[in-house]
This record gives sequence, structure tokens and C-alpha cells, in this order.
Amino acid sequence: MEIKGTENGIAAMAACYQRFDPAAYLQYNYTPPRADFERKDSIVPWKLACLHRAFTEGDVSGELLVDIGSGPTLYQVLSGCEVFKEVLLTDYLEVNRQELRRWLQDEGGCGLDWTPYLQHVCKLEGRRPSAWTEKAAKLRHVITDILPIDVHSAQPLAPDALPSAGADCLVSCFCLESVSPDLAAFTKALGHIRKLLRPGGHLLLIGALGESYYFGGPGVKIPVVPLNEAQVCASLNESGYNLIRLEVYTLPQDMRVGVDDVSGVFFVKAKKE
Ligand SMILES: Nc1ncnc2c1ncn2[C@@H]1O[C@@H](CSCCNC[C@@H]2Cc3ccc([N+](=O)[O-])cc3CN2)[C@@H](O)[C@H]1O
Repeated sequence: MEIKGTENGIAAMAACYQRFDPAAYLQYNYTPPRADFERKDSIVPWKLACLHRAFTEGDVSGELLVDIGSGPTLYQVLSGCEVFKEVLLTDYLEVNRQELRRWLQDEGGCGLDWTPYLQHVCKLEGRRPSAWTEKAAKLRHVITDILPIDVHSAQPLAPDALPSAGADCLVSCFCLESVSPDLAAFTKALGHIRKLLRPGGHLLLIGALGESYYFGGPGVKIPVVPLNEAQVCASLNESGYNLIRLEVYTLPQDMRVGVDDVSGVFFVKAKKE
């Protein structure tokens, strides 16, 4: 019964995503107060600091970084693009892949101005904020493709998408728990993406704690499997990762803006032994 339930849940989830609105989603989550670079306790600066530290503390290296479920956002690879020669972005929806392509081709009409994000990460790297144009150029150089992905498939990417050895590092932000109908599906998806990673490679995972829904557009209410820290740790362990670090951010009241019922955000650095 459980399996049947999960299959139906995954199909229902896919139907929800047909109504996902990238522009609205960007406005809900990637503008102030959640993305306020003047506020020490804003969520996006916290996420960027976690990613900067994880990519630059010396144990993460290689050629290829793959971002799992990029959505219409780029912030997740702003630090990684300085460490890896090649970055692949992925998403389930063509509307999101198109949004990313628009930015990459610098043709204007993007749903969000990423300049403040680029400037903030330059600051984290000890560079002058005006170096953001170099970082933008670097990003446009290292991102070599934007691929379709389905984390519920035992083979999430097309067979020839990655070198046979796999990716050297995976990053995934707010994806798995938002596309999984239950904890079993979340854990299984972690196992599916693990196969994309070479032995010794790292997984950098950011996700929501206590989230049961979010709005992917006006009136587009998308169910989320609510997770707590213990479940995240157990799922990582069960799906074959070694946990290196788990950090938690608890949302201040004024970050709860009605677009979801998130209570916290987790950051995980883990390794595939
Ligand atoms: N089967 C699939 N495989 C892979 N990707 C898939 C699949 N189905 C949909 N997708 C793809 O995954 C989706 C990724 S966006 C998911 C949004 N996650 C929840 C949202 C995000 C968010 C952001 C920021 C903050 N905060 O506190 O600052 C909180 C929150 C919590 N609410 C979307 O791109 C879809 O296109």
C-alpha cells in the first residue's frame, strides 16, 4: 500500500508543479526580508555563508559540480563556480530551465536581479563588491548546461549527462522535501541522486524544516513533507551518506511572510564514502 501511496503522491506532486510560477516564487523567497543583505539574521545571507564555507574549507574539490533541482535560482552555485571547472544546473520544469538560460545568455527579462547576490558572495571571498561582474562572467563560463532532472527516477539524469565517474560534488537547495509526498520518497530520492556522485564526493544540502506547504505562485499551494533534524540525519544515513556537519537556522517571526509554513532551514555537508 505504502508504495502505491507514494507513486500516487509523486504523480499528484508532478501535477502541482505544472502550475509553478518562477517569477512569483522568486519574489516570495529571494527579495527582502528573506533576502536582505543588510540584515545579519536574513535567511539568504545565512545560506550563502554556509555554502561559501563549505566550498572553501579545503576538502571539496574536483572538476564537476551538479546542482540538483536548481529551480529558477543561481545563488546555490555562486561560491562553487570558483572551485569547479564545470557546473551543471538541473530542473524538472522547462519554465525554470528557461529562466536560468535567460540569465546565462544575458538577454535581460530575468525574474530577479542577481547583482546583490554576486556582490555579497564577492564580499565573503574578500573581493571588492565591484568584482561581481567578473563573478558573473565566471558563472556564465563554467555553467555548461541546464538539464532536465527527476529525482524520483532511479536514473535522475539522462544516461550520458555525466562522466562515468560521476560528479565530484552535488548541491541541492529546497528541492527534495518539496517534491516528495512522504519521508520514504525523500529518502529514496537522496539514494537516487547519490548515484550521480563519485565515491569520496560531497553533498551540500539545504532544505526546509517543519514545512508542510509553500506557494509556488498565486494560489499554487504545493505540499511538502515536513522534516525535523533527526529525520534529515536518519535519511542521509539510510541512503548511504556520511554526515560531516548539520547547521540549523530558525526563522525569526518577520521572516514568516505567509508564502509557506517553514519553521527552520537546515544546511548539511555530507560525503559519499
Ligand atoms: N521530480 C522532481 N525532480 C527534481 N526536481 C523537481 C521535481 N519536481 C519538481 N522539481 C523542481 O523542484 C522545485 C525546486 S523549488 C522548491 C521550493 N521549495 C520550497 C520553498 C523554497 C524556500 C526558499 C527559501 C526559504 N527561506 O526560508 O528563505 C524557504 C523556502 C521554503 N519554500 C522546482 O524547481 C521544481 O521544478
